[in-house]
Amino acid sequence: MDFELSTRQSLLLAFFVVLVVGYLKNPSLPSRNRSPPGPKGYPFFGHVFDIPKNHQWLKFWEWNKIYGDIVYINVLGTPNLILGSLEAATDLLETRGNIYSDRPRAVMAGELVGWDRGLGYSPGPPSTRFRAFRRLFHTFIGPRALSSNSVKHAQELCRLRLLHRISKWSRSTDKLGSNLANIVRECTSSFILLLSYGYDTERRVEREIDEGELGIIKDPLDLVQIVEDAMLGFARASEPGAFWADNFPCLKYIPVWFPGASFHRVAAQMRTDLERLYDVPLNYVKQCMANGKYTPSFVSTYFEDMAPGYRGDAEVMTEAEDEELIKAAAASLYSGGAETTPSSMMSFILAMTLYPDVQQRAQEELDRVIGSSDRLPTWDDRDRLPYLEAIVKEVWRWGVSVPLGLAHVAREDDVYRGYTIKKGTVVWANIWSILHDPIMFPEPSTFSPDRYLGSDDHSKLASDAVMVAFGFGRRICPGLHLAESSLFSAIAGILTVFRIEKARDLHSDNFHAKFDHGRRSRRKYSAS
Ligand code: HEM
Repeated sequence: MDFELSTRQSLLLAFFVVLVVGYLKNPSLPSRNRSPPGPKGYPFFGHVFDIPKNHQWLKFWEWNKIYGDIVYINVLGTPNLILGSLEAATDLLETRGNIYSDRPRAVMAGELVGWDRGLGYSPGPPSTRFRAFRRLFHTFIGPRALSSNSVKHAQELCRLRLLHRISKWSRSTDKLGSNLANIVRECTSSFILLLSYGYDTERRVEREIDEGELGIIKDPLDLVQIVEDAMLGFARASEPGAFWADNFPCLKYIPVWFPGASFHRVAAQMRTDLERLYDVPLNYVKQCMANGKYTPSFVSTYFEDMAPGYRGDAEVMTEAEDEELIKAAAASLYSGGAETTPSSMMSFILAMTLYPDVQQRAQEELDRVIGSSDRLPTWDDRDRLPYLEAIVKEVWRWGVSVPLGLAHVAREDDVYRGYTIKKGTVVWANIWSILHDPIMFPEPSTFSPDRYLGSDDHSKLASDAVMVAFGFGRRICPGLHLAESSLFSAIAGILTVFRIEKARDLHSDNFHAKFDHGRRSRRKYSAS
């Protein structure tokens, strides 16, 4: 037999060998342009009509169950990935954090309203501004800062006011749940205002008219309202799909008089609200500092110790840049904390009405630790309150307050599990579905703090996994420690003073939470 090959045959064989060797070295090669699986979409519009207006994470979860833990969808031509497992989210957003640490373009909330001046919409590292923001957050609300007396004092004051207002609410006849939610929101705003600017929304003064009598000046600058207005704009402008300009950025350039350009007027009003949030409290601190009478806060500390010339890196900043940075950092505290912490508090209250046995165990633990003393337990007691700490974890999981996190975006092309992820792909971690994974969290819809308390490996894994509630990698929530200590101390205070029960509303068939003062009723906890 003659085995001699022609030149053409030899070339073909060589090409085939190169392909096989190449594949063995890098199995993703032949699938270079293969996208992850996903539902079939419409031409041009993609899946835009399949995404519901509310509870998008439930639809994404359904897709994850059908197509796997990485699902590809297309929203008006922009590729989107939905990550439905801890493994996929960690691999992409943490391990490959250098590729996935930017945010997608946000035309309405970011560019037209101006929230891109803050941290949430800023590009990720190596941006100097991003690093300066993260460093500021670490300095002011990192784990060390939280043990400072000024933060502890602000937290304690706001907790006592919260307890006082809940107590008043529970004695009133109008017990609408929405009013309770408002109380919780206002107390959170007041706390952030006190920390950021040293501005007390309920300042005690000697009233001039009634000599010597103690009076309270309530929010003279109307800052709570200023925060509320700006945050309303933030929530509306960042709602996915609410404004076409987000999907078609060129719309940003059409003039305001053009038919259909009313979003420009909406954006202008939101921008005015945002500027008031930036300027009014900052001017207040500057004026108080000039008079030499002020409560130490992030802004005053920044001006005293760090500005002028706070260095993001080696770069010296001008006075105007300094001011802009601290204004934007303080405003980012609201955009991050104003909705999330109250939502966790409300989830906790709901859980206590539904799971009285959990509440009773927590109260027994609290009674053992504080005994007959009049003090309220604090964050410093947490080592002796493991059940309470487990309740906090379970609140993060059961009542997920940011179910889809904040979107990340791919800065460059990437290949993962043989799939191509194109530069510009928007990546969503479905935090809700990760925290409802029945293998990691058996019976996921049950509120069960016990799942973290075993001495086995699984309980430890569950304890770690729950922290995905705060996001991933270099964009992980910088308010995590503040949120943890605030929720812990609020829960400890509420459970020390009240018993929460389910009660039927007098005027409807609805249920509401009832706060019973029976516990420790003879004790007095006062705010000063
Ligand atoms: C229940 C409490 C909270 C939860 C569950 C929560 C959750 C999150 C999540 C999921 C992200 C997105 C992370 C990512 O992109 O991967 C985030 C970002 C952020 N959070 Fe929180 N957060 C909470 C409280 C707070 C508080 C109290 C503050 C500030 C006072 C805060 C400030 C921020 C900021 C500024 C960002 C943007 C970070 C960046 O883009 O680099 N958060 N948070």
